[in-house]
Amino acid sequence: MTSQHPNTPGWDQIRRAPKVLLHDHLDGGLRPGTVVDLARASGRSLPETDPDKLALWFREAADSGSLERYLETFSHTVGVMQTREALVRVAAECAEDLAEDGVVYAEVRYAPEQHLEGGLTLEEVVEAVDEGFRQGERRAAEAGRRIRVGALLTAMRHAARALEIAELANRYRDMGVVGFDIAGAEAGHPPTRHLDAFEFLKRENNHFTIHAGEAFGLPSIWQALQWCGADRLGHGVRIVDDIEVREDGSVKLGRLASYVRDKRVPLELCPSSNLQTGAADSYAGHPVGLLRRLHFRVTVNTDNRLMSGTSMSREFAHLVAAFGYTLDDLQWFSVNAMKSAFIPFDERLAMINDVVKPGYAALKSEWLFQQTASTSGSAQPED
Ligand SMILES: O=c1[nH]cnc2c1ncn2[C@H]1C[C@H](O)[C@@H](CO)O1
Ligand SMILES: [Zn+2]
Repeated sequence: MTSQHPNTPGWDQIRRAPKVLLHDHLDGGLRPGTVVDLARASGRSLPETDPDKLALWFREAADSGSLERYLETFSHTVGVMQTREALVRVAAECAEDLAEDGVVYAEVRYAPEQHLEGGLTLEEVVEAVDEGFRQGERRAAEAGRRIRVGALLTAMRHAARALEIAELANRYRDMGVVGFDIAGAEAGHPPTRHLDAFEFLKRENNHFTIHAGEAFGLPSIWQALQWCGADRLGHGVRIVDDIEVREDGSVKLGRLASYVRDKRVPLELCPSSNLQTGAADSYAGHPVGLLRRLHFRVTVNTDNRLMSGTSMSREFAHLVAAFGYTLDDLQWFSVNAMKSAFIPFDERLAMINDVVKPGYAALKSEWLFQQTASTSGSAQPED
């Protein structure tokens, strides 16, 4: 812990704080025990069959320093998500796990084209995942936790199905799908390869984000924004390459970084994932600190909870430890994320005013009450 601020939230407060998640992969967030169960049922082999050992295997295998090697681990999760039952289960558990972690709104993405090996159609995949999310929301509500989960349909950037997936996202727009994305290895696969998909979505007044500025730098961000018209940047962390921090502490933004900040382009930052793929080398050195200080539209995300052994609370706890963030900072990230969500404006506003702000206000007044009731100060976050 580097923070000395008296209002540093503890682990329990971070867990209870209402959190908003815009960048989380369905096939990157399975429970290790579920991977084991589903692999057994479908006769697939895994590197480990004990759930704890498998969880560790994913974390270590994804810890390679290269996005390409990180992505290889997904063959084991995508491999067990090839039936309707498996997709419903994984999606339901995803919604439950996020709710249990205090996430109140999430946009969870997956690539329908990767779930056809068992004979499902693209539509059946989308409908199964949607049913799972709704089941998970209901089970969370029964346990007293409120969450809303929307889907983002991802097209794989090395493949050639982006237009088809964009059309699918548009067809299921009022049925649980809130937008579109492209993912996969970034170097050598520029987003402009999929211009037809983005142009289609723009003509339909639909929303999309693009994985850009993670393994590859400014040209990828520039293309995603200025050629493709992305509403948000998946990661976008390399925008710091266009920011000069001088020795006296003053800062100069290049044209692209200025554009991103001026236009309030949301950055879906994923600190732990960046450490694993080599896009950053420590939490304290992660560009989130600078970008938050410069008032970019920063959001904090998990990317792949299984591969990173993480959760929204854990990402927040790392940032609290590294930068001394307070509940006000965590509220700022959460409101930023809610503002940047792909659901309609009035629904975003209602979430901010009825759920996010009151949740933080309650935590802050609790903290004030504790300060007057005791002199012991606040707890430190776990991990
Ligand atoms: O961080 C990422 N960058 C690029 N692609 C990613 C990342 N995390 C997951 N993916 C890929 C692997 C998944 O199979 C796919 C759809 O969720 O998206
Ligand atoms: Zn991602």
